[in-house]
Amino acid sequence: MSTVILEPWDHETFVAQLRAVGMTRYHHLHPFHQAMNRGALSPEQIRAWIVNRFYYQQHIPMKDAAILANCPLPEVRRLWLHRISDHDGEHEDEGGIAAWLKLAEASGLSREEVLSGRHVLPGVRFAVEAYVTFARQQPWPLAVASSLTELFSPDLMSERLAAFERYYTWISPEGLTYFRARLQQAPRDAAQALELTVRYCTTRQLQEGAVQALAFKCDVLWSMLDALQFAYGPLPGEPAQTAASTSAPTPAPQEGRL
Ligand SMILES: O=C(O)c1cc(C(=O)O)c2c(n1)C(=O)C(=O)c1cc(C(=O)O)[nH]c1-2
Repeated sequence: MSTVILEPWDHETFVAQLRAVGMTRYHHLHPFHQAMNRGALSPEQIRAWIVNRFYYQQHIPMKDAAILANCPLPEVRRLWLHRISDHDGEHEDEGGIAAWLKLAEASGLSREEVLSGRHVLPGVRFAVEAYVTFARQQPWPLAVASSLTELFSPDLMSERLAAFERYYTWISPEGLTYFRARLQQAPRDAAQALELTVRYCTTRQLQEGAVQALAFKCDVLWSMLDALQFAYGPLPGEPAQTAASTSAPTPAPQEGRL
């Protein structure tokens, strides 16, 4: 039996394959985000999203440190390194994680309850940890490719910013600093990650691996919203479950729920 070695895709085809994943699987298509952006979420649902997303934010620098740890190339590490201080800041109370905490406080959550992690849903915990594990265990160019969801985040982020300013005015504008900063950082990070993915995924196997890595990351983000929707739904416009539609008894509220 002979193994067929496929030719690598040319640059254009490879980038088109990556972009196609985002068009169909990125979390801007999730009903929870769509309800958020049309102003339909309650304060409780917004707070649940913020406190659960904080768990993701906390783990991003750990994911980036795993990429650095696995990468033997100083020129790549030099490019990637700033991602850690973007989130952790150079000093206390600076950087993305501190900004996300300010968003949480502006939404009425206490710093203590956010940092305690007690509202983090099991599905969110598993999804986020899967992302860190992926970066630890996969070849670093594939872990870099998995960050390419950020190619698609600026559009969602500007839509979200407009939605928060228009519909969720009970959150003070200073709370939105995180989103404004990401509008600058995400396009730069995505361009850098795309450049590295194209440069180092040179075989067809690595290219296909990069497309799968990006699909996996879309699943991470999607699963987080599934968990939120299940715990805090129904969303407006979604049929509420009635006693007649389910034979299961109403579950007791989960411990840690907001
Ligand atoms: O709010 C969002 O929709 C969103 C999405 C993503 C993303 O697409 O991965 C990131 C972020 N935000 C974000 O704030 C962030 O810092 C970030 C880092 C990464 C990454 O994979 O390295 N993605 C994202």
